[in-house]
Amino acid sequence: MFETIGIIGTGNMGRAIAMGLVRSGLIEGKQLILYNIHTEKAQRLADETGAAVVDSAAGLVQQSQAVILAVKPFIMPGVLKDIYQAVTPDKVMISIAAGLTLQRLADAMPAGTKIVRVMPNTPSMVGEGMAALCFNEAVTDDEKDDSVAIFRSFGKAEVVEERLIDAVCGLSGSGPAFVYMFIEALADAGVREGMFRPMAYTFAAQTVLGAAKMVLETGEHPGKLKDDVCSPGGTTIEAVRVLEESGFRAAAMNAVIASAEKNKNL
Ligand SMILES: NC(=O)C1=CN([C@@H]2O[C@H](COP(=O)(O)OP(=O)(O)OC[C@H]3O[C@@H](n4cnc5c(N)ncnc54)[C@H](O)[C@@H]3O)[C@@H](O)[C@H]2O)C=CC1
Ligand SMILES: O=C(O)[C@@H]1CCC=N1
Repeated sequence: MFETIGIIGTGNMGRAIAMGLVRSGLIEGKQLILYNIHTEKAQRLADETGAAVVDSAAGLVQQSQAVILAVKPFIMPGVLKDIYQAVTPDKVMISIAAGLTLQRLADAMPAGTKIVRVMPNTPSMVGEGMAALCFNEAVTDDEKDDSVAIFRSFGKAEVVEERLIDAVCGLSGSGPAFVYMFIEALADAGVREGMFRPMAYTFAAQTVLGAAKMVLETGEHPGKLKDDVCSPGGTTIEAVRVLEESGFRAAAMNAVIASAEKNKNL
């Protein structure tokens, strides 16, 4: 495993990765280095993880074997400019920015830089992330394994062809937001039917968790699992009719496609 991992940008995703990495035990807090333009944000995360904080992005790169670039896509050009001199051929540069292709990243870094492009998601924070990775030609097999291991330490991670990163962005990158909306809507209905809020969120979230586990652990087709819930002439099939009439499946598909399309054109 990389001996030192630096994270530039400690917002939602940088934080999720730092917490996930240290909680999993893959690396110790002292192997982690953080930089944020707002030092107090990095410091708060360092207090939680045992990481070190540095006061410049270039300084972070100098001290790190692998660097996770976790700033917003529009901030990335400025950061890449600041760290250009510090990026040497031995470092592995891991970008999680939406929309930034391996080619665009390579154009902003010295020739021959090892680059990894990843699309992770925020449930990494609780050890249930889903990430996809792709690499440029400079990354060695060992470095690929270490990069995958980072993202597997707090969830599932797969190596994909770069062309699939847009689909991954739509499905698992943005997907948690759709699922939270679904949970909120389920809970609102529970409240409408008389439940108290905390109870409604627990019932909604545990239902989503349980259904997801059924898909992953039984290996059954989701349609078969849905059929198993629908008793003939029963309550669920009545509700399924309502969802179909409301265009539920098309709405879910269109949401994933809209995010994927945006990722192609960021
Ligand atoms: N939020 C999500 O669910 C996902 C985000 N991503 C990608 O992760 C990246 C980060 O997204 P978020 O964590 O959501 O954003 P965020 O805004 O929560 O975090 C970015 C952090 O970078 C800091 N920052 C701003 N300028 C900086 C600079 N020049 N140097 C160092 N730090 C700086 C900000 O203070 C902030 O704490 C983006 O490129 C996004 O496309 C990828 C997958 C999922
Ligand atoms: O909304 C975004 O642009 C980022 C990428 C995937 C999830 N959040």
